[in-house]
Amino acid sequence: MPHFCDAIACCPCLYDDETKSKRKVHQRITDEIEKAKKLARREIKLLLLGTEEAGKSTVIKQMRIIHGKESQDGKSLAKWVQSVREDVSRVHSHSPEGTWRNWTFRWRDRGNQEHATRVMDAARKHYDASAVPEVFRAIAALWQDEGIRECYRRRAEFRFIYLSDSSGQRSERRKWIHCFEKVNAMIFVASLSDFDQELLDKTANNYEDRTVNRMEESLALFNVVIQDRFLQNASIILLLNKTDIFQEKLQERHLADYFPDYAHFQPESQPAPGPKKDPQTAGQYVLSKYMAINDCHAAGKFASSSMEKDEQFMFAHFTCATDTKNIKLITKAVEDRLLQEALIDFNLALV
Ligand SMILES: Nc1nc2c(ncn2[C@@H]2O[C@H](COP(=O)(O)OP(=O)(O)OP(=O)(O)O)[C@@H](O)[C@H]2O)c(=O)[nH]1
Ligand SMILES: [Mg+2]
Repeated sequence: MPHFCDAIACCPCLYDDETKSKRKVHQRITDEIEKAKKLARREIKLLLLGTEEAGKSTVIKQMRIIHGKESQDGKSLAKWVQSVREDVSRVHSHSPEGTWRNWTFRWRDRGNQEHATRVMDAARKHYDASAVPEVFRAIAALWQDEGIRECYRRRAEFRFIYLSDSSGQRSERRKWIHCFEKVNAMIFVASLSDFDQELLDKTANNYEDRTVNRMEESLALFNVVIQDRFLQNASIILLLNKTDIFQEKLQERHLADYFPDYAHFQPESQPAPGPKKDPQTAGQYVLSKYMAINDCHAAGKFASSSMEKDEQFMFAHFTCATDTKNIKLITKAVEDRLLQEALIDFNLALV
């Protein structure tokens, strides 16, 4: 039973004309905002791009978990465990062989040779679920071997481990990029940990002898897609991913050995240029490389659009895609930003 005053307040027939008209306007604005929000939500099209193994699928998986699309019941977890196991088997099946071809590898425990053979055999055969526990025991034993650990630490030296078809993909990019008409935003995933890795450049003459740095490869892809006419009005969301591996690698490797101009990179707050073992400054340096590409093409975009010069085209986040909490925060920031931009398009910016 409503209170007497509430009943009066809710009864429009008791309002004077001015109040009625104000309420009408208010209601119309509220309806418009709701409509615009629904429309914006329904129509936002995202394109996810990045070079091979940058973390695109992992970002999507996390988003599915965050939005409850990925059930975490026993059956689904078993599926994930299985997928992780297959991944680990795949990675380990490369390591010992690579080591033998390129480097004098020494087992700390010679008994582990048998375990290595077991893993390699399993990798060559069709996947056999019943063999998985045994293969996993072998992998666990191998991982205890200091020789394998050293091999892992020096993994960037084994060029062929990273041999992939992605540079073949590169020559085809101009064909497939046009499939993405009218996207509102592009999420570009770039792996920070690529700075010390190479892949064979299959587009080069005598490609057997030519390698390309994987971070350069990612910058080159970014440079191509950002100029695509279908993405001219899209917001660019840059995810600088694998912060955890980046941090770990920088303890042993100097970014300037791979990107010499890092030696001169000195943000305002930094007492000296190009510091070693400093993921913050190194991360800022990588970000600056992407920003430079974006800024270079943004000038053209400003000239051909009605946008103001101070409007930002790109926003960037440092991410660890395997960390659900981190991706949850980033997803929220991205969603807020995209909604805000959609509302600006409707002249309904939130203040
Ligand atoms: N440690 C760590 N591993 C990551 C991170 N992001 C992705 N990975 C791992 O990197 C590998 C490649 O990630 P994916 O998500 O499959 O990469 P992708 O971009 O979808 O790769 P393709 O589909 O081959 O182009 C997987 O083993 C992921 O678990 C991260 O932030 N930290
Ligand atoms: Mg993928």
